[in-house]
Amino acid sequence: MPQAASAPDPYPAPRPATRERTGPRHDPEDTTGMTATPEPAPAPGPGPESGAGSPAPAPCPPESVRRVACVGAGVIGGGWVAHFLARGYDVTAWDPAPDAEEKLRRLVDAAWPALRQLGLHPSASPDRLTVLPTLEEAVADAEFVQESAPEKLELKRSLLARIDAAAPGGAVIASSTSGYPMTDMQGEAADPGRLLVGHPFNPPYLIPLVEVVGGELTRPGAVEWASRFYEAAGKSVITMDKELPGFIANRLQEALWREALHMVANGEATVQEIDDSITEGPGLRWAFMGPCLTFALAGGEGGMAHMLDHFGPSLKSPWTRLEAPELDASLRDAMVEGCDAAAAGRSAAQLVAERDQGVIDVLRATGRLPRSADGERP
Ligand SMILES: NC(=O)C1=CN([C@@H]2O[C@H](COP(=O)(O)OP(=O)(O)OC[C@H]3O[C@@H](n4cnc5c(N)ncnc54)[C@H](O)[C@@H]3O)[C@@H](O)[C@H]2O)C=CC1
Ligand SMILES: C[N+](C)(C)CC(=O)CC(=O)[O-]
Repeated sequence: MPQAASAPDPYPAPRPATRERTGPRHDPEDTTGMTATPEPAPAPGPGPESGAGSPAPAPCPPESVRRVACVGAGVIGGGWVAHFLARGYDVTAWDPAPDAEEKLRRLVDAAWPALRQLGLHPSASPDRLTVLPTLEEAVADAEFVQESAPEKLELKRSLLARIDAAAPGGAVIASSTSGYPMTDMQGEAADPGRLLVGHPFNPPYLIPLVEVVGGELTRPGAVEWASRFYEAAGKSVITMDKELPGFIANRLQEALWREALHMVANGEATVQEIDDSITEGPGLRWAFMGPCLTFALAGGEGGMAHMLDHFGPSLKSPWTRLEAPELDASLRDAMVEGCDAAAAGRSAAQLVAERDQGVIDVLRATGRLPRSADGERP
């Protein structure tokens, strides 16, 4: 990742990124991962110059963060709020929708039973959430900001510049974007060096993965800082050193999704068949073993080498159509009707509860639940 022009880097020296599946590391003595209250951040000292030429304070250590701001509080912003609250952070939020606070608190309440099963931080409470009337108030004291506004490039560009103008100089600012490279979003900010992507998975309070990647103007230390922060906040982090639209997981998901849409558009498979083909098939393996290693086993004792020699030539057969199908009204209706049929009368709230319990069951079955405060698995 190229470093920002000549701006010095006020962030800690990089250390190798790790995959973290346990609780927060607020307290080094904490063997459970859930017992410590986040330490107050040290007052930011004078720092090196920011991209704009004004002094940029150094951020607090990522493990010391206690105040997080969430901008945009829909499906994903709300999910982030629930996650950070469950981890004992103080969370401020802003969303311009008139009913945003009511919806957000409803989302947090609906998520809380699942979060309790995962094991709450001793300081965790929905009461640590403050919804503020302006963006500027929401980010004013933040040590980290997570932006989760609608996926519109121009909106993100100006919103990130606004957040950058209002947030304390040491705060790192992450976007939840599903696919835009940060290079395309950071240009209007006065200090683009602290802007990066932190791409979550729905719901962010249950799915561990966050993909972290900076843009051309992002300071490498900010990427390293964010990776450490997410790990301390209990996430499993993949830190990418190259920008790639859609990052890693969405490129994979979109390939599958594109084929699903082709099959529905051509009347080749129903929505139900497509979903069953994954949940009753490869999806069971993918929860604990990725597609590459899974396919290596398809080669028997010959492993991936035999698998490629055996099945490789078939990759040239027209299995993949590459181009996305036209998302016209009839395909849209077929997908919507198929999903309604698959839901079989279950409401969105019922499906969310089912999904949350399913993810917890998978995490439990594969030994990936964080430890609770008493050190026992919940
Ligand atoms: N829905 C998903 O499964 C995932 C979405 N994402 C990303 O998360 C971001 C948010 O997506 P969702 O939560 O799904 O959308 P959403 O539509 O559920 O929520 C967006 C929220 O942003 C608010 N908003 C509108 N204008 C705004 C502005 N100018 N500033 C701040 N907030 C504003 C809306 O009132 C709404 O509450 C997008 O960038 C999306 O690509 C990432 C991973 C998964
Ligand atoms: C549908 N989506 C592209 C917004 C999904 C994601 O970005 C990640 C997820 O939760 O699967």
